[in-house]
Amino acid sequence: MLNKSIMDGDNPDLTEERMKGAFDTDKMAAVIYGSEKFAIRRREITESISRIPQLADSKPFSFMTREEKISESCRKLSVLSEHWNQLIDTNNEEEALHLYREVLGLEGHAFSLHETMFIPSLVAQANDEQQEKWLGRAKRREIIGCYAQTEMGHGTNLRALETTATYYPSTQEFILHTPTETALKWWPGALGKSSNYAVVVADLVIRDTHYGAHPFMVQLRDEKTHNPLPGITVGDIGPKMAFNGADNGFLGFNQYKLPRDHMLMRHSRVEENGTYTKPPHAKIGYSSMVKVRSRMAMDQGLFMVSALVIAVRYSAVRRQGFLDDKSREVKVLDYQTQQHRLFPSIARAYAFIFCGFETIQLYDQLLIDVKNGDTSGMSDLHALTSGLKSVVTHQTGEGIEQARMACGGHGYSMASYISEIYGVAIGGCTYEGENMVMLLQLARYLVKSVELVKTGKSKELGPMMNYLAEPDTQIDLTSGPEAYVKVFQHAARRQVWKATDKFHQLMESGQSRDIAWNNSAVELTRASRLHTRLYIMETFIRRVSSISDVSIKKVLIDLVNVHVNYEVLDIGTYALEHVSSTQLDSIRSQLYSSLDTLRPNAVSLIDSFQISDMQLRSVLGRRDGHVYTNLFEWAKASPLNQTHVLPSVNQYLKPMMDKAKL
Ligand SMILES: CCCCC/C=C\C/C=C\C/C=C\C=C\C(=O)SCCNC(=O)CCNC(=O)[C@H](O)C(C)(C)COP(=O)(O)OP(=O)(O)OC[C@H]1O[C@@H](n2cnc3c(N)ncnc32)[C@H](O)[C@@H]1OP(=O)(O)O
Ligand SMILES: Cc1cc2nc3c(=O)[nH]c(=O)nc-3n(C[C@H](O)[C@H](O)[C@H](O)COP(=O)(O)OP(=O)(O)OC[C@H]3O[C@@H](n4cnc5c(N)ncnc54)[C@H](O)[C@@H]3O)c2cc1C
Repeated sequence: MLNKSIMDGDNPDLTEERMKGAFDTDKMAAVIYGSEKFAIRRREITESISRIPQLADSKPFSFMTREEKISESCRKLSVLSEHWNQLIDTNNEEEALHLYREVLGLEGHAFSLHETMFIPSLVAQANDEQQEKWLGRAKRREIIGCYAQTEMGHGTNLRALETTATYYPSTQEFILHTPTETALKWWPGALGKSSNYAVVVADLVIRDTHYGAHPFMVQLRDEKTHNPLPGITVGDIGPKMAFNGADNGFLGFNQYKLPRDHMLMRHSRVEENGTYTKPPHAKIGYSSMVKVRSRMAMDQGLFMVSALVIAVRYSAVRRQGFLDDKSREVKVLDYQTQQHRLFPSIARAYAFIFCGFETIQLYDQLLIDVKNGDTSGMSDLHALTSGLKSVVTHQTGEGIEQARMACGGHGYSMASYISEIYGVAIGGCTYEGENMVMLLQLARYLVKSVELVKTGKSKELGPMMNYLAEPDTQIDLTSGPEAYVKVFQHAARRQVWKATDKFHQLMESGQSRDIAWNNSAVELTRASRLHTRLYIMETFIRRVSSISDVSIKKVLIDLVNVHVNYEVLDIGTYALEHVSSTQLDSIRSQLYSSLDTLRPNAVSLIDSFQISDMQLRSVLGRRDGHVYTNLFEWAKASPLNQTHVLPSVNQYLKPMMDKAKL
């Protein structure tokens, strides 16, 4: 059986799709998840979870209040604590993240930031003695931590953080203090009610000198009572657009004392007498953010996939309207418009995940290099992940919203669960650096690269930048996906140079560097987007070329074809400098035929991600395709339907109608 999802009793329309798939979905899962070993582990973990009934949702998540969601995830975490070691290798981050996704879904929970930022901050920023003291406790979950950096008044501009950590050599203590209301920490995930520790980022002050943002390990709550410690004000910031299973919080300090060795001192140090040693790279303290950004292509790809699993499966069971055969309505997946809505996003999701694997590995390597004293790769990875997080979050938001619309009316119902996926995923445009700001960080790097070329120092260009020094060449669009890479290179190169020239000209005309930068900013962000999309396309093609299995490679080449045609058309205004409108017409025709080619494999392509029904929480996206019966069952479970007459009817509507009758 090529598609392993086929089961007796499934909706025959979905079974028919799965029979059509031309490749083995387990083999594809191994490609998606980087190795056969991990793909198998994922399935084993999912299978083991399904044998623990207490890990199932106690009622549909969409009907829970915020308090119920938080309580439900804490209940499950306590069940999990009895099973950690038998379910996963606790040292394997990917296994842990898979377990969290399966059991807890995406709405957040008490450990939301513990694995993703708290532990990574200790790994990257704490010295050996500090790791000895806290890392084991954190990994054993004796303590729960979060990452408290953003303040009510400042998230982007870290240099303006107001929370101070002032060192006093006389007591060998720091005093943490929140001088104003805007200095309250605001937003950190799991801070409000769950965490009893936090890595707090504060402005280090020694003898009236401000050394800027540094990380500190801070105990917030008593380990026995969980009450906030004296000098600490902490709480929940209230409901959000989504992600309401998480208690994003606020935090204030009133002259809170902290021992000297609670500053994380792997890279910068404060001696007992107050002597400060600066880090080997000024931005090394920002590494926890780079760590998360390096994961975001993968995580956002998986958010988009969840929405696509729902939309593609539903589109294969939803029948509406007619094509040739007037005796039976067609699956809406057969409409070209539906395919055009969904398939380019499937391609992007695959591309994002392949990029994600690459950037996660780059971060892991950088961590080793930095530990060995080599910080030279930091700028490259910062630039790459800044652009990537911005592009993937934006395109993921677009893809999920299209998936919702592709489900028609039922997509708007929480039964589809797509609005929740959208709400969580779209947060990625903001967290870990607001997208425009991060595009401008990449733009700094691009401008510097052009300056290298202009001054004859092309040999010093960083990875992926050589194309900026190359001349435009004739493009033969019949020569395969590489020709489309060339189109992107031309368009990105032109835009990067154009934006840089504008910036330079404005400075030459007398504008200050900052004003000239601001007046070039829109062009600069465009340059960053094109450069990043080029990287995504190249990575996708490179990964697919490396695959040896013939049937897997064939369908992935079909997917690459959808991707390159769609992407070039999507940047048509930039591409027009290098591609004629007649050529664009021919790309359009190729896109339509590549949608057609992909159609029989659509369901298998999304099944290959092997996302369980438990994780998906979607009536429309059920693996068995039995949508309608379950939609009715789901609606019947609504709290409003637990009584025939609501109290509000008796209290307001009935008296109003009765009065009107008089
Ligand atoms: C975790 C996800 C898993 C699943 C997801 C599920 C649900 C998600 C739910 C919740 C989200 C979870 C967590 C969220 C956490 C957070 O949001 S934590 C807070 C994040 N905050 C930010 O990202 C702040 C953004 N701001 C900054 O990073 C900096 O302020 C900024 C880089 C914008 C500017 O810094 P500044 O110190 O002012 O530097 P300059 O602009 O002057 O630049 C000076 C040079 O330094 C280079 N540089 C900057 N950063 C770095 C770096 N990290 N590494 C290397 N180099 C860096 C910069 O490029 C400049 O170089 P040049 O001078 O041009 O050479
Ligand atoms: C779901 C979620 C979870 C979060 N989790 C955490 C967490 O765990 N820990 C934590 O510390 N923080 C967390 N945050 C906070 C988050 O990191 C910040 O909100 C984010 O970095 C953006 O900063 P800001 O809110 O100050 O936006 P602002 O900077 O105020 O952005 C407002 C507007 O100003 C623009 N802007 C700002 N500066 C510039 C500039 N220099 N150039 C051009 N335009 C600019 C932006 O582009 C944007 O359009 C979380 C946020 C969310 C939404």
